Amino acid sequence: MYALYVPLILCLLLAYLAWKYLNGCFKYWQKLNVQYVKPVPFFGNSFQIFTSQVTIGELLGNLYKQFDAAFFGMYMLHKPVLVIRDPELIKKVLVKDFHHFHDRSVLYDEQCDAIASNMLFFSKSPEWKLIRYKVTPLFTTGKLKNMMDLCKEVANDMVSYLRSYDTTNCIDAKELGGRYATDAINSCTFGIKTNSFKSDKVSFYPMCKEILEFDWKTGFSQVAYFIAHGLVKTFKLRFFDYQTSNLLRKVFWDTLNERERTKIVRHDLIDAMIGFKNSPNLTESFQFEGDRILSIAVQVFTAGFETIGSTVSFALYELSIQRDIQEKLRSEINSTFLQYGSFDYLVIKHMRYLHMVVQETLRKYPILPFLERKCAKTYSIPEKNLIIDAGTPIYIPLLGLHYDPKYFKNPDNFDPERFADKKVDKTFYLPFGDGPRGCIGARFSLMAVKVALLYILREFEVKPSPSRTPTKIRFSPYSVFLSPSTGIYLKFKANRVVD
Ligand code: HEM
Repeated sequence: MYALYVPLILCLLLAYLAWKYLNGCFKYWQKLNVQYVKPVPFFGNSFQIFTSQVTIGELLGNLYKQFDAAFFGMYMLHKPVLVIRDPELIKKVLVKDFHHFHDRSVLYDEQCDAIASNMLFFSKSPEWKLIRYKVTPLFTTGKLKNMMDLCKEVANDMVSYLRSYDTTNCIDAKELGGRYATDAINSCTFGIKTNSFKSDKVSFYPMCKEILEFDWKTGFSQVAYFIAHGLVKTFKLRFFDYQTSNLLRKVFWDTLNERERTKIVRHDLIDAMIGFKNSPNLTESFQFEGDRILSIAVQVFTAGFETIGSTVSFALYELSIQRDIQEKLRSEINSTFLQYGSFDYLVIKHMRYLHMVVQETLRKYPILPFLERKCAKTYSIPEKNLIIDAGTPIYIPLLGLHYDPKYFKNPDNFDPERFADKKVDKTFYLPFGDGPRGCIGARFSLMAVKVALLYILREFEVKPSPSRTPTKIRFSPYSVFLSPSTGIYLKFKANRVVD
């Protein structure tokens, strides 16, 4: 009898201690007198994320609606996290008091994944500053003008592909956008033609799709890099799996070695990588070599693949449903073409309605739906009676802000007119983030998305299919990006082209 009771009592005691310990972890916000979301044992407020019910971005967006205060607390597992809602406070964190918030809280750990850790997005100061300084010149206005010609070539391939398609069938706009993004990013930044609209046998796209599509396993690891650092370190989780890392290594080193061998200079990302390779160390402790160089290329490639492709597909989806908006945009495209005879960089820049459509697409679908920073040194906000401890992760819920009726009336409606005459307030409209750590590819992405849309809409009318187009887009729970969970099937009917 005694032998039976002892293990039982020990188990109960352990469970009680674990419960006591975990509840103790959840006292942080209460002690600071900050409103917070009621946590559950072990998971804090991240149960829905770990059970793949919602993405981090959606969870933060839902919680945003439950509060009215400038900020609130929550727990990712047992880690206290501060979520900020107030536009003025957001401005302080991202821009004005950047020196307190220069790093993201996402994990940097070369032992677990050297490629991911050294990507600009993950990198920490002081290396971040040096890498950013070197990568920024790749996206100057002069370079963007040349890149636009390359995007136009890819858009031409895309339109030929659509022309050759049986228009009674539907096409997956997500797939179309993915192919366009693959070719545009590879051509503009690495100088390689990846022919995604030609036969899949000669194209790079199926490989990219396979390696960058998220399943529960990669999704779990990637989410853990944001909110469960302990799990990543304990189980040595990789952000990119071995197969992906090896493939990326092969493609980029082959391209770089070939460029060094031929001595061709294109002033693109590959040239910048060669520069890194041959330049002295960035800092005494940080040598730029091996995977650290590769990370720069991988960052640009992975950032561009998902974001540009999805934005094109979300825009086509909304335009297919809102036919009057599609017509208005087509009429701007046709009249601009009649006036200028072609679409060059400055012409596109002045296409007001096209810009409004893309802005509205990124409001409804901010591809990276949350921003995050880490408080580097204790930060005091006396007027809000708050002291943020060093090390606290700070989250900014873009889905909450972009769907707040206080800032955007009838937020579920797709309405480009809301961007008609006023300058956009960047304190609550933040699809590319803001401040020194804002998106480095913003201008390039806007240009690439616009080129794709205008080439498609000039030649094709885009319609939903009653049986195949989703009535509401759902997002993959395995991705930190807003990525459609199913295909977005649309019909592309040839138009009469104005010439
Ligand atoms: C529609 C397309 C895109 C969207 C919506 C987007 C959005 C974002 C957002 C929200 C951030 C975080 C900003 C912050 O924390 O303040 C970011 C960071 C970043 N993006 Fe993009 N992005 C897009 C395309 C691209 C492209 C094409 C590239 C590469 C050429 C790129 C490269 C980066 C990099 C390197 C960072 C990290 C910057 C740093 O930490 O210094 N993005 N992006």
